[in-house]
Amino acid sequence: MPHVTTPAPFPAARMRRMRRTAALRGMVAENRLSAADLIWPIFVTEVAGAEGPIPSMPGVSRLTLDGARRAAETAMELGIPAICIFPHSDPARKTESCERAWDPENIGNRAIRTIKEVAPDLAVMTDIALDPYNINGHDGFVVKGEILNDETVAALVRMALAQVAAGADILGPSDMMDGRIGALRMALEEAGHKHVAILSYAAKYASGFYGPFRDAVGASGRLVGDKKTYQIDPANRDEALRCVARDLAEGADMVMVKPGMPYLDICRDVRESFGVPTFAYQVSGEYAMIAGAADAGWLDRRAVVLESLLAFKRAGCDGVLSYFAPEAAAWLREA
Ligand SMILES: NCC(=O)CCC(=O)O
Repeated sequence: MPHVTTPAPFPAARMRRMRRTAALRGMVAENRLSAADLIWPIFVTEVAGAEGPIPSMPGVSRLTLDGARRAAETAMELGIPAICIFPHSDPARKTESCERAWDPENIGNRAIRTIKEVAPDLAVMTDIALDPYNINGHDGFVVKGEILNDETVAALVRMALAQVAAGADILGPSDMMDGRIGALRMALEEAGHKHVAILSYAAKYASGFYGPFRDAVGASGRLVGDKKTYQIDPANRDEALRCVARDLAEGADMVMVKPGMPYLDICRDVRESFGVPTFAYQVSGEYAMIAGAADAGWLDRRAVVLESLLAFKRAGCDGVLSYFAPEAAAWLREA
């Protein structure tokens, strides 16, 4: 609980005194947002002609490798410390056995190498889940309608080692299989990759807010069923904290709450229960709500974007993955 002192009675206390000017407000601001708080998720495609705007995420585009290179340069210029790569892979090459997930030449791994060439100091984060390469759109192997846990974990380890070989700094397991953090950590140690960080998608909910992301990576029409057998039920709070505790015990360096805005209570809980580096993911549906309302003239884009990102800091997060990252960083530089 924050320490709150009871104010003196009126008129000794007038809360408005310290709100009177920008200078006074700045002096008592409890939280600040900076470019250093942001992680920028980007979509990189290997499909000729698939680059360009994503209709359900107005303002966000799928990038070619060249576009990824330019994004890395932009991130460096703006002081954004990390980029997170999401692959849009060739639909004709998706399979049940997902073997492209650990192919050193898959589009995700090529993007890591491309970014590291131009921006070696930029932290590159990856996504670990089979969905970009899985014909049925699931994060794990599907056999007779069931998502296999342990077999998937073994495949995720192979996927991760290929990402590390390509130059990844931070691994982002988003798959929600049980036991994956421990398996990844052991495999990294055994392979001599002692310094690779894991930012676990520990509290990842089965959310409707991921819709536009699935359009962006070309998974919308493919997903058979839903992800409720492995992602957390939005009704649950204690379960999310158990997942965070478990992932930390297995070797995660940082943890994530996802989605972000509807789950700020969980961000606060994680911060207060564990005091570890805590991130939130302001997901595609959150982006779409704000961008769509701003495009319609119903919200002031700049005000609402910056307010929404600051709210994550107030909730206790160390940082935020947000598609608004470059735009917000540019505004913060002007401010
Ligand atoms: N594993 C990555 C996601 O599921 C992203 C969700 C989103 O932005 O909607």
